[in-house]
Amino acid sequence: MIEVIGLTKSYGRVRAVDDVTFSAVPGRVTGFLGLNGSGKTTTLRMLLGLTRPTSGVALINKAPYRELRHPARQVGAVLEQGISHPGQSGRTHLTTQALLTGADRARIDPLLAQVGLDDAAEQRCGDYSLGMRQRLAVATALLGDPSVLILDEPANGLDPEGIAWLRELLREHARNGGTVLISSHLLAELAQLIDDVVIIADGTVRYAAPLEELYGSASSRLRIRGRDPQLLWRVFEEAGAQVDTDGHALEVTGLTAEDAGDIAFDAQVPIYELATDAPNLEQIFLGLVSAPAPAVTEEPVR
Ligand SMILES: Nc1ncnc2c1ncn2[C@@H]1O[C@H](COP(=O)(O)OP(=O)(O)OP(=O)(O)O)[C@@H](O)[C@H]1O
Repeated sequence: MIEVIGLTKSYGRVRAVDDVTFSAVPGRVTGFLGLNGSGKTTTLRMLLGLTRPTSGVALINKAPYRELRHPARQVGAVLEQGISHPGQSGRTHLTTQALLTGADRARIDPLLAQVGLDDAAEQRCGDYSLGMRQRLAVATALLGDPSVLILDEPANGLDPEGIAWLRELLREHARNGGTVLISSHLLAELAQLIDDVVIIADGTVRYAAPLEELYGSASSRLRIRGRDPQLLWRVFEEAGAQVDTDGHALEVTGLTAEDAGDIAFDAQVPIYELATDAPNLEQIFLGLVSAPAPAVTEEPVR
């Protein structure tokens, strides 16, 4: 279980994270979405005790990271690449980490197989591809068999096969009752993977809910072709819709398909095509992060 409550971090006049509150619960994969510089890494670093909050609390299994008795057994993290020494083999890296964190060394071989590095276990990490380094980082995070997994942009550097593998691994972790928090700057990249979504922009949370509610919240767009496009454009606008065109068809938002059909019928314009576009995830995401923050903080930045 991850709980972030009123978490704030200021760097001089920059409020990197501003009163952020959300939770990630066991049995579900939570996506932490935001554009570059929105405050994701700073939030995750505060969760992991690497950055001290200006105010607020970040709890893992009900305690701040620094108060966890066996941190590696409670939380595993993939924060950045290059954590391994380039001259070490993958196996040596995991052995060193097991010694440092008190993890069971018997887990190393099964873990190497689980992340698909068994054949590369004796290779120098310096010769690993970006995707292989990500796999080693995931294995390192899993060493202590933690219930909570925190991954900062783990899909970077993974090819489609690697992303499918990561999806299955994280879903399995959640199915077994684990908590997963995974960050990305691409919603589409996480769409097949996450149950809940937290969207952050300029350091503040803009949206936190199950992913399916995000789909439901998007007003879908209609694509309409009819005999008299100019007249249709006018009657749709008069009904309060926003109308645009791609050169072939009208693109109408703010009306249901039923309303649009009725309006065209009343205007006596035959319709040749009426289709509902599925909401585009990336458009929904960009719409949310580019909207102004819901509440403006007037107090001076400390
Ligand atoms: N140590 C620091 N000193 C000063 N400013 C910082 C520091 N760390 C982060 N920031 C600023 O805080 C803001 C949030 O940065 P952060 O790295 O948390 O964003 P992010 O969402 O993880 O972005 P990215 O996807 O690019 O990693 C940015 O404006 C960044 O410049």
